[in-house]
Amino acid sequence: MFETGLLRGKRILVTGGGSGLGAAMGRRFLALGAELVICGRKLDRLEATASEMRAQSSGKVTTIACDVRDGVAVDEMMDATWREAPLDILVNNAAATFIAQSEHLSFRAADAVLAPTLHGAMYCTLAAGKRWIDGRHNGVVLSILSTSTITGRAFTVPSAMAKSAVLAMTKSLAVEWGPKGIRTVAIAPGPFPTAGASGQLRPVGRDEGWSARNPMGRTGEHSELADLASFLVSDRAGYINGEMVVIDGGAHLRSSGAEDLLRWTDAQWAEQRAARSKG
Ligand SMILES: CCCCCCC/C=C/C(=O)SCCNC(=O)CCNC(=O)[C@H](O)C(C)(C)COP(=O)(O)OP(=O)(O)OC[C@H]1O[C@@H](n2cnc3c(N)ncnc32)[C@H](O)[C@@H]1OP(=O)(O)O
Ligand SMILES: NC(=O)C1=CN([C@@H]2O[C@H](COP(=O)(O)OP(=O)(O)OC[C@H]3O[C@@H](n4cnc5c(N)ncnc54)[C@H](OP(=O)(O)O)[C@@H]3O)[C@@H](O)[C@H]2O)C=CC1
Repeated sequence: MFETGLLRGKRILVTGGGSGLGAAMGRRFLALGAELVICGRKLDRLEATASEMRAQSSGKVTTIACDVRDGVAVDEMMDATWREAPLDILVNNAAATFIAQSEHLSFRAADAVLAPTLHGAMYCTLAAGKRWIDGRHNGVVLSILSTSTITGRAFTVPSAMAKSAVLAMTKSLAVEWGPKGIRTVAIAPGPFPTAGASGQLRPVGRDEGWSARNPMGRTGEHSELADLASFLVSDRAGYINGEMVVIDGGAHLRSSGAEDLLRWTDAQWAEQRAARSKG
């Protein structure tokens, strides 16, 4: 789809790049000539993903274990990265969510989602941004959000709040940091099957599949999201700033994606609480 070398010379950090959509974007960035850094909490998974990537591409892949909820760890990751060379692009992809009735959420449960999804994205953005500004280096921040930023979403309220806050960051920094050579952009994916999303959001018992409710009759292909991300972080999108692009087959125009859960019984919710996934 794109010219070979679209991302040649670009050094890109993808948070949560060891799995799911983060890994899909990473593979595409490498294929387009970028150098890749992926981070996450589980180093073994990062290493396994990096090995697969290295087998498929001659591009350089570095792994860093980092919990983005920890600002000190984020600063250390950025220092380690910058020691080699400045990043050009940050992709805020790491996040957490689960379905739950909000009245059953403990404060710790709310924080379990807000901390990686909101604070993690903010820490990474601030840490990269200050280094770009200090070094007079241009940069791009791409944040992976959700259509809940448009519709809201019942039963995943902390995630909807966190993603909306990161959209506010994207728009605000577009104005504040645009003059300093930093673009901030976002993608709102609809349903893209991944182990993480399936584990947290689609337990057995939801009555309709994501495909059935989608105007296109299907879920998204990882390559479709990776293509959009590649364009948005590339210099070809150099005049796109502060925008969020939706990629969901039109699903949010029909439903927020949570309405089937309004019909769940107390017994189904109790079962869901008991069977929660550890992601
Ligand atoms: C429908 C149309 C489109 C869909 C769009 C969807 C938009 C967003 C999608 C995604 O983000 S998909 C990616 C999902 N991937 C992940 O979540 C991976 C990362 N996940 C994790 O890190 C963990 O699974 C977690 C979510 C942080 C939970 O980890 P863990 O269980 O280890 O947390 P604890 O520290 O043990 O617990 C903290 C606190 O949270 C409560 N809790 C955890 N899970 C649930 C749950 N499923 N339901 C209710 N409460 C939960 C847990 O009980 C703890 O609270 P306390 O009991 O101590 O009060
Ligand atoms: N799949 C979908 O349908 C949709 C996904 N999205 C968004 O897309 C992005 C990717 O989701 P998806 O690929 O499905 O999910 P995954 O669960 O596969 O990916 C989440 C990644 O984030 C990492 N992560 C989680 N917590 C932390 C943390 N505290 N510090 C560092 N890394 C962390 C995980 O690695 P580790 O466990 O090793 O830390 C994992 O690699 C997320 O932002 C999600 O909200 C949005 C809408 C729909």
